Amino acid sequence: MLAYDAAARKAPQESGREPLAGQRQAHAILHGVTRKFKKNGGTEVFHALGPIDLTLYKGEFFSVVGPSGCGKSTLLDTLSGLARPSDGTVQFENREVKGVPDGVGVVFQEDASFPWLNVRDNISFTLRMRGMDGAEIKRRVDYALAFMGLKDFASAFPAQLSGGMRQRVCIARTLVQQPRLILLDEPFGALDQQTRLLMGDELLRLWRETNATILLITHALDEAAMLSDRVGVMSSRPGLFIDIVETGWERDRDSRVVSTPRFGEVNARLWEKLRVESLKVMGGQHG
Ligand SMILES: Nc1ncnc2c1ncn2[C@@H]1O[C@H](COP(=O)(O)OP(=O)(O)OP(=O)(O)O)[C@@H](O)[C@H]1O
Repeated sequence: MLAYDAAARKAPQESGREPLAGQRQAHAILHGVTRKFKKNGGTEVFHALGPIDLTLYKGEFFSVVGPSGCGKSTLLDTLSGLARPSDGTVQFENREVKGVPDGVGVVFQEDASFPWLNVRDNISFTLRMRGMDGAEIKRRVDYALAFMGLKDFASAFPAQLSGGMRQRVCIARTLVQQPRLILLDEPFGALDQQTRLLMGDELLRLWRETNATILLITHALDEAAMLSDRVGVMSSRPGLFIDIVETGWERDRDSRVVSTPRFGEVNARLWEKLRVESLKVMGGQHG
C-alpha cells in the first residue's frame, strides 16, 4: 500500500463524493486579488499585482509564466497564505486563506535544504516540528525517499549531493506533508536543461501519484508547455492574466511531448504573448 494516503488528501467537505467525470471542481479561487507595497516605507504605493481572478481546478497542473518582475512570486506568496492580499480574497477548499492552510505545500527556487541535517532529517524536519508520531514519520519519509530516488542517500548531507538531488530533497520534504495543493516557485531554475526535463518527468509522476493540484511558476516556456494542463500568461507589472492556454495533454504524459506538433503550437502561442510583455519591461528599463 502506498504511504501517500488518498483519504488524507480529500477535503473534508468532499469525503465520499467524487466529482463527475469531466466536471471541473474549484480547488483554490483568487477573487479580485491585488498586492500593493509601500515604496521605501513611505506613502507612495507600488502596485505589484492584480486584480487577479483565477480558479485552480482540483487535480490540475497549472503553470504561470510572465516577464521578470510581473508579480509571479507575489502571486504564489498570496495564494499560499504566506502573505495577505491588499484587496480581494483567496480561498482554498472553500475556506478563506489567512495563513498557510493545512494541505498546502510550497517548494521554492533556492535550495532550501538545511546543510547541517542529513537527507532523512531534512525530509522529516517539518513533521518532527509538528510533533507527529515517530512511526508515521518513518513511514512517510521512507516512501518519499523511495519515490524521489533518494533511498541510497538518506544519510548523506546536502553538500554531498548535486543541485538536482538537493531539489529532490526539498520536494520530498513537501511530499511527506501530503499536500493537496503544491505550489512551486521556479524549482528547477538553477538546473541544466537535461536535468530540468528529467525533473519535469519526476514532477509529472508525483502529480499523477498524489492527485494533488499543482501550480508551477517558471521562466521556461517549454517547461510550462510540457508539464501543464493550462498555462497562465501574465502581463508586465502589475501582473494580470492576459491569456490562459489549454495544452490538451493526456494525464499520462512525459517530456516526450516536446517532439509533437502541438508542443510547438503551445510554445508559439505562449511566446507570442510573452514577447510583447517582455518588450514592455525591457522598454521600461531603457526608457
Ligand atoms: N515585500 C516587497 N516590498 C516591496 N516590493 C516588493 C515586495 N515583494 C515584491 N516586490 C516587488 O513587486 C514586484 C513583483 O515581484 P515578484 O518577485 O513577485 O516578481 P516575479 O514575477 O516573481 O519576478 P522574477 O520573474 O524576476 O522572479 C517587483 O517589482 C518586486 O520588487
